Amino acid sequence: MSTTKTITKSGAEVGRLTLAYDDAIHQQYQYHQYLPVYDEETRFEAIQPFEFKDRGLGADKAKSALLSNSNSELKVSKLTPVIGTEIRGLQLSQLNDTQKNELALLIAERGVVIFRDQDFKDIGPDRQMDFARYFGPLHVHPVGAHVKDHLEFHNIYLGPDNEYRARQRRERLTTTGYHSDVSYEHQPPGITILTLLSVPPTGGDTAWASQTAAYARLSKPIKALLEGLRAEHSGFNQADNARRDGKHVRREPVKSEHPIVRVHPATGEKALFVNKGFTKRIIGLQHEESDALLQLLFNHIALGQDFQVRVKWEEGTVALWDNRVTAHTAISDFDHHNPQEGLRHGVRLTSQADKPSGVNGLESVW
Ligand SMILES: O=C(O)CCC(=O)C(=O)O
Ligand SMILES: [Fe+2]
Repeated sequence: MSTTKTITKSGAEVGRLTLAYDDAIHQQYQYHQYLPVYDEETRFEAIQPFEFKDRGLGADKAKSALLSNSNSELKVSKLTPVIGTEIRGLQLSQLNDTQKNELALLIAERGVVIFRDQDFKDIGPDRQMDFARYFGPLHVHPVGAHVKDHLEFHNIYLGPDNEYRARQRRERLTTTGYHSDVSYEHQPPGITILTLLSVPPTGGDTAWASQTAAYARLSKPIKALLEGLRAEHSGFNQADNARRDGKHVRREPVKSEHPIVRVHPATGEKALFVNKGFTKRIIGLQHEESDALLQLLFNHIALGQDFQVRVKWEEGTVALWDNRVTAHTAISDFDHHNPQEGLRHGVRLTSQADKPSGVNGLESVW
């Protein structure tokens, strides 16, 4: 059973979306206040430049406030040597500013930090937004579904209404698609916070790759070449695809040319800043050179299981990652058209960060 929703713009029908479950089931769903809403009219102007100071800058490297010895409940484990830390026994909702600063540094160092058994979803949208806004101005997704009255929540809803997933499954060999969130923005995101409210019994994991490790593995001559180059990241395809699916595009799409090797403002570490989702070409190279080099890097990122982590969601899991040093992919391995396989639903808050800086003063341009 499903509900078809008509998308209208200025009174005219511009598309239709089929929701995964009918209204009766929506009403019964525990988190129905977070279900996806597609605004039909809201228009946003271009994002203006803003000052950004990374919260991890100058934070205690030992994380003595966040990972305090006096918390007997605390369990911290590295999920792999290279990327990913899991924390139990600590509520994000209770952190003070010193702890949040240390958390920002920990996320930058470990790429992704997984908090288990959180009450985050229960503190309500406004307090979640206050928490996320501490790390940087909140991003409003140009095309995604959101939470009613809260455009800053990007809705993750792998149901039949999410047409692009269905298309991927029909038209591609795999749904794996490593990306860094909206990297086309002039000041792309730092920390993303993803909370899954409903998790299928099996499947629907998420994987992250360390772009810091991916960079470090390259040979010296390739590193030297890449450090002098910028690549174009574009939001145009995403906007075109959304229009094709009858979704509303809230803001004119943008492009940016970002350094391929990005230096993290808090750790000083270098990371590859290209991703298959949004990076289109390397500036200054011939087409074939750019295509070959990008393909090499995309394959490198996707194939490096020894610098990736795959995380299984549990009820109450919240993942926080730094888009400047990682790429990630949803793993859409369950049949989201089939309600028997479960509902996967979550909400994402995304904080914007610095204008990317490269090596030897190379900066982003647009
Ligand atoms: O659904 C997921 O596992 C990840 C989706 C995603 O790419 C995101 O939230 O940024
Ligand atoms: Fe993402």
